[in-house]
Amino acid sequence: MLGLVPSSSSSHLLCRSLAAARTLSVAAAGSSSSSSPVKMARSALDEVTDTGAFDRTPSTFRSFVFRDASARFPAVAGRYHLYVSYACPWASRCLAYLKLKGLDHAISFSSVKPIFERTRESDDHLGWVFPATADEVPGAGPDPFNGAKSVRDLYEIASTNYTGKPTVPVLWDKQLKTVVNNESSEIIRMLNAEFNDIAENPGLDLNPAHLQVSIDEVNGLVYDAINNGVYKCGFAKKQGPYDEAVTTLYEALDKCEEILGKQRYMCGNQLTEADVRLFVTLIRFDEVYAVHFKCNKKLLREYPNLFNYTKDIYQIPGINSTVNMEHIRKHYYGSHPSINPYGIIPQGPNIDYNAPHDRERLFL
Ligand SMILES: N[C@@H](CCC(=O)N[C@@H](CS)C(=O)NCC(=O)O)C(=O)O
Repeated sequence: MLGLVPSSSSSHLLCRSLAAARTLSVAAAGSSSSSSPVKMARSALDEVTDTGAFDRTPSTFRSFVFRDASARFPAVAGRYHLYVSYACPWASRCLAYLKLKGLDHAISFSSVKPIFERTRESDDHLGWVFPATADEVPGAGPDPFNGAKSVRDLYEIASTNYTGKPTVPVLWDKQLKTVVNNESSEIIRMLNAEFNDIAENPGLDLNPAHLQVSIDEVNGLVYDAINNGVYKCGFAKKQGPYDEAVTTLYEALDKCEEILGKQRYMCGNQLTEADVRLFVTLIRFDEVYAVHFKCNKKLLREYPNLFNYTKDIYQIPGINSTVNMEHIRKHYYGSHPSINPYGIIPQGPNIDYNAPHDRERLFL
């Protein structure tokens, strides 16, 4: 699951051939011949195995943007657009990178509407759609480049007969009119390393070589047990897989709580990729996952270190603009009718993440 993009320019050739090989293999897997009907995954809720456990499908478009001007996708200002949903933790980590690296002037972005809607009149697929006008839903904007009605339309522009799940984030190439990459763990590594010639904060390295092993180790724990773990709790259709996911989730949260009792961030006293990846799940935890995904064994605000850490990261300049709690709450409670049939949004707890935290006092 982890991206494998080394940040040094000497490894670009290796990276590029890996990326090309992956693009070819997934493009082949994603294209269907007209004689073989392919079932389209309608949403994450359809990705549940016969055992009742949630099993996330890997992302499809895996090309890379490189600093090198001769690359197929060169890191040029104004060429790319990031389609996100403010509700989505995977998209939000990309948005956090745009802000932290000072790339939001060079890479445009827009958010879809928070609640899934029908994407076609001809079938019953439910997914991300764009508002018709800029003032229909605060925070969401119409597709500025392709006139797409839905994210599904974008995937079909990029690849006719696309049969996978039309997910956000999407890193879109305006020039070639295609999806460069739809895997957030890879997009953030590109944003960290490849756009430094046009970034306002090129010196910020969230994936420094000396912390690489530690970052990958933390990501390994956090991705499976926490980021994806909350979905495994929420989408489980049987008690056994739910119980297993909850146990794994809380073991990992306890471990993070312990680590954060000794240091300010997950890999030491500097902010890294591992923190951004953990933060996007923590900020949604008490507002949504505790209720909607049944992660209520212990609340985030009952973990002193994790709770203060979440406030600490939220208060880093730029980060609060990536957290739209209105979209987050509307999306989850409103888009999964099999979990919340009436779409009722609970009123609480409305936590103030701007409240003071104790992280500076303890660790600087
Ligand atoms: N592996 C992808 C996962 C992206 C993903 O699953 N996004 C969700 C939103 S949080 C989505 O777009 N789901 C569409 C659906 O369920 O139909 C990444 O990290 O970029």
